[in-house]
Amino acid sequence: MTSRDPFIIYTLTDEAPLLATRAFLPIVRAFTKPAGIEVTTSDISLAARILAEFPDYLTDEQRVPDNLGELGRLTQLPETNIIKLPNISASVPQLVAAIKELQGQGYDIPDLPQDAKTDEEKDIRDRYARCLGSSVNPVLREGNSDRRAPRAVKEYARRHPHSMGEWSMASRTHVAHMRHGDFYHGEKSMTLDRARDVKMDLVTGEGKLIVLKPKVELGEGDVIDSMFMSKKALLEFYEEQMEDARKTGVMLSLHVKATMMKVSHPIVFGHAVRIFYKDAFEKHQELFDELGVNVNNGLGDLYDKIESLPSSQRDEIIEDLHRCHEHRPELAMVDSSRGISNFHSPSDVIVDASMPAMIRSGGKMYGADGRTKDTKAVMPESTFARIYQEIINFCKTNGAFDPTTMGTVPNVGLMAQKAEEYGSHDKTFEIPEAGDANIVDIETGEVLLTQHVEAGDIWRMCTVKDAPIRDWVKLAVTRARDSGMPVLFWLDPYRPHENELIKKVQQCLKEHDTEGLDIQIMSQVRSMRYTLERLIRGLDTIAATGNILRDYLTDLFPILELGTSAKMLSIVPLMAGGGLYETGAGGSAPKHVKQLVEENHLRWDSLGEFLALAVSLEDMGRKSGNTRARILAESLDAATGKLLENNKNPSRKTGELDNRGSQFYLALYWAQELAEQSEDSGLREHFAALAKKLADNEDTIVKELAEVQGQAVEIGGYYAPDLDKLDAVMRPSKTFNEALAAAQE
Ligand SMILES: NC(=O)C1=CN([C@@H]2O[C@H](COP(=O)(O)OP(=O)(O)OC[C@H]3O[C@@H](n4cnc5c(N)ncnc54)[C@H](OP(=O)(O)O)[C@@H]3O)[C@@H](O)[C@H]2O)C=CC1
Ligand SMILES: O=C(O)CCC(=O)C(=O)O
Ligand SMILES: [Mg+2]
Repeated sequence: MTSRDPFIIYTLTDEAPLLATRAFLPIVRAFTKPAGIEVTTSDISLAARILAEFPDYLTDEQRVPDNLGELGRLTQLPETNIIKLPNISASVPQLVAAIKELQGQGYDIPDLPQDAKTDEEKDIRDRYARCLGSSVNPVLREGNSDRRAPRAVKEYARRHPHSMGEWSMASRTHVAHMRHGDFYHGEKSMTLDRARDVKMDLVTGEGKLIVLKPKVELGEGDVIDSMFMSKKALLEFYEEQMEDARKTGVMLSLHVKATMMKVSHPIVFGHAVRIFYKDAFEKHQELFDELGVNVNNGLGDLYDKIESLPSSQRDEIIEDLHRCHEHRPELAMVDSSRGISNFHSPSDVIVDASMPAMIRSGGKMYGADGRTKDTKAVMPESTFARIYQEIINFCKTNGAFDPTTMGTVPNVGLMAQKAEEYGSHDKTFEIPEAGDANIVDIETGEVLLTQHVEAGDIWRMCTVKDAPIRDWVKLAVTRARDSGMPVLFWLDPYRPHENELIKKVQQCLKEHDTEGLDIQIMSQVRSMRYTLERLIRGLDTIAATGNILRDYLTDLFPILELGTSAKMLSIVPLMAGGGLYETGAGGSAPKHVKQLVEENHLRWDSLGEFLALAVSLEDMGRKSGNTRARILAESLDAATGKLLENNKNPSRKTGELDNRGSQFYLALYWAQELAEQSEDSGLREHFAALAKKLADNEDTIVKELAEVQGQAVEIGGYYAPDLDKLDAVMRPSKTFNEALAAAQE
């Protein structure tokens, strides 16, 4: 590998990011080729990951390699440079839809087994489980997270503020979380004195031993946690909150992260649906069991399964479901025009994006009548829910934040090597029988942590290794030094896990030069308050957080500051020395694909991708000594600044400049910057020609890009689109395409 030219691996993912990348890659290559930098691609879309699991079901031509596995291996090499676009973290309904689409395209892959019984079915189920939920990021994120709004982006937001809803002191919006019986309350944690192999087992009330996880290898200094969510406490909590919302006449919404917390949160979600529709479930339980209804996959699953029933029976069930609404509160809607509620699919409302969107719009969500309303935001797990109540209180008192004056909150997040909840999926269990849940040293038989659990409780073990914690503290110190901003570690001494982290952070800080730096540790609620007090005064504060708060805060603050987390710079300095450059912090925006297919307008903003590419090139320049990579990085940064200054971002409205037009302007400005630099005459001459061609043809190209809009287009699939069709749609300007092709000759 060392003998070849430096190269960047560009991921191909799903939905809007994939569409945008198909247009952007030819631009990237036109710029990197003259600098001797190769750009390769790696398809890690949900469809490709599914196909990679089933080579034995496919023909030779249909087989695809295990790209994700290969990328995972590459993260361990110091020269690795990956650009990672957001990908679908699939819920079961999304997985089923992707399987169906692939089968329709002639791939003979099996259905997802409903209730796997035979060995073959279990094997199929396990293969699909590897494609489910957040299964890409934990593999690639072999480093901690550094997310921030670059200065140019922040200045743009100050000059062109996005809309913010009004907050009233009379707002009834609030967060409801459990006060006992959740993961937070019974948590136990310890730091390992030495390397140990442990197992997770359950000793039932009758003395039966059930081994749930035969082996977890742990190293010296690793932190482990044991925690459980009581089913009984959860059901009581839901009942209470639903009743409270009904009595007090406030709308109810549920916020979980069933995609990232792919084992525990679908269960938590399913209980909410069953409690809300309790009467209907009691009446039809037997039939639902027969049909294999599983509302952990949303109410949509129930509607799908009853489809096959005779219409009279189906109508009776639907009527019974509707009747439940009479003594339940109004539900927040995902799509009020189509009657799709918060309970329809567990991947529709994802807490990291849904809570900030609600806070940005003055604490309101949509009701069934299409009007926005205050809401009781139910977020069962209290561990992190309290930070949202704190910001809601702050907004009620101080009004909405003002993007033109507010400061910024960058994040340094602990996530490397499957830190904390990221690595808990294979260590999370729905308890079959009451008993003691133990984490046991395999060699000595010593019970390290133990908890009493009941049937239906969700028990999980999280781990975080010592090396990532050290790397995280180092990153926080480096960022404090580079930015001059204070750093706040959001750690709660009352939470056993975080108390263990506090000890480590304090120890690690002693190993760094922190002279003149402002570094503090505060509980999450206090951290939020402290940060907000500064934010409103235009002051900046770095949040150093664990994995879940990394996820939550890197949507929350960017959405308030910039309108979207898509405009964030998101870097993962890999612990082995390489770099993973992500784009923004937000998702893959399914709505954007719909608009493209219906109206041929893509409102997705690729700004995060432009920013990621610049740091990827900068890093390559630094590590490989390739001056041209550095020049490309600097000119790309300048071009991105100009793009913002000239307001050439995609518009939401069909007919106006969209993603493709914005990319054209980036190419024009980038070529102009290169044509103006004096460091490398070869690059200057090369790009002067492209800059001239693009500038001379600006009107024609913009016209060609606008002309195609307004009509439906066909891309041959949602999860596995036809790439030729996609390229044709995403690259409609003949003049632009020719100019890029000529630049590579
Ligand atoms: N790193 C990763 O791989 C991540 C993947 N995901 C996955 O993405 C999917 C959806 O997630 P979620 O974030 O909740 O929802 P969305 O992707 O729908 O994002 C929420 C809203 O943010 C706005 N937005 C996000 N990105 C952009 C962009 N680049 N340009 C313009 N606007 C943008 C859009 O607002 P508007 O509609 O107003 O235009 C969008 O509707 C899920 O499958 C989830 O698993 C989520 C987070 C990270
Ligand atoms: O891994 C995922 O599912 C989503 C991650 C995410 O939302 C983020 O990193 O911000
Ligand atoms: Mg997120």
